[in-house]
Amino acid sequence: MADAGTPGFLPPFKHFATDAIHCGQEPEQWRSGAVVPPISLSTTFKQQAPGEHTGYEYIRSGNPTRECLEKAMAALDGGKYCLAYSSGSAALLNICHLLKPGDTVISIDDVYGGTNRYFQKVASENNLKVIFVDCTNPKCLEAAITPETKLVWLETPTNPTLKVIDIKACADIVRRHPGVLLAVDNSFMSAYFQRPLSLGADICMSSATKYMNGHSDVLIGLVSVNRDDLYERLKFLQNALGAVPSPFDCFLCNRGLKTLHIRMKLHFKNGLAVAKFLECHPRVEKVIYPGLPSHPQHEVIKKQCTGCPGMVTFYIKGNIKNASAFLRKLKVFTLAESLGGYESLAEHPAIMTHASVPEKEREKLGITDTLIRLSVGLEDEEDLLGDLDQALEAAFA
Ligand SMILES: Cc1ncc(COP(=O)(O)O)c(C=O)c1O
Ligand SMILES: N[C@@H](CCSC[C@H](N)C(=O)O)C(=O)O
Repeated sequence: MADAGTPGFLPPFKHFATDAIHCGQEPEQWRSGAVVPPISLSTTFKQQAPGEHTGYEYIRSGNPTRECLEKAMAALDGGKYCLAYSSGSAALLNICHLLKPGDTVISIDDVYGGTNRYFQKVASENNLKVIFVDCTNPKCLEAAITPETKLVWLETPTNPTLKVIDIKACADIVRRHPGVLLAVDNSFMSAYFQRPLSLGADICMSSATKYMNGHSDVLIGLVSVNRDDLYERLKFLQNALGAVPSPFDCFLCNRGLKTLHIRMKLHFKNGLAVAKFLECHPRVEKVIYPGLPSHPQHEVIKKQCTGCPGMVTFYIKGNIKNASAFLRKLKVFTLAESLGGYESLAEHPAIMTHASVPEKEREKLGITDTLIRLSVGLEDEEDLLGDLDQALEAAFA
């Protein structure tokens, strides 16, 4: 029977699990018939005559294990092509190399701290102009586009304040400006919950370090596209810039994809339970979770996503001391950066993941001393709620 999905949300993408398990993994491609794609470590490949080879020549240019991952991920993103990179940040770098000096990037204002750092401290110093816009109102995006704009960079939901952007509404605006690319960072959603390419994006980027791999043991980035010209240029850049993942990391990430659909359902269930619990807790000021009706863009997320991940952000009552005490008292949640793994993590964005965002901008975005971000994992719900409850009480003792 087909997966019924979550009432009110977009229905699940058809054949998702089958594609995750089989696309690009055909045993017939290996002489041995291996069901699990082998890890191909060879850095070089024998040629029959100079320039005459099997399609593989050198590990950076192409690698069989990497290709298995890229094919599976292209299918999951609903794309024609996927390219893998040594990190999500390397994927961003490659995408920005599609641009030329003098071009302008419009980025969503609340963007991952490392992306913000790259835009403000690296790209801007290398002749790209980057402006930050709150795209929750697509009209603000429309007003910001100029003839110099060549890339619109969205993240939805945003890291860490979980603003949700209407991808299709933004894509409709971008389409009216030929030559402008729309890229969406899909790291928080994963391909199981959101397919930016089908909503009109040109580029879907994931820090697969997060949900796509899902086991907090691989640093890797993935970029999916449909356009042949974009793929050709990105493929060239992938080789020329050289920030490719190791075959072992590709193997692990490819393995992680096989259980993505199961993991995401449980992340959603546990995330929602945590959000509802915190929303009623007397020590909590405010909860931000796009899966809750109280979220300002709840209708957008239901319209464009098949579910909601385990990312929950909240403001604790009190001050930095209470926030810090809460984080120190947690036992099931681990105080650590990153997200999307099977284990629950908690962190303080202002001090940790978003320390690279200038203080004034952090304040404007609501990344304050009392903001806490949770990545709700796959542990038992009662243990997660119990842990949050005891730490919230202890934070005020
Ligand atoms: C939303 C988002 N995009 C991109 C990145 C960068 O990915 P990576 O750590 O794989 O370089 C991160 C975190 O690091 C992130 O949270
Ligand atoms: N200290 C790191 C920050 C890593 S943040 C990892 C992840 N994107 C998250 O949001 O948790 C740095 O300065 O790059």
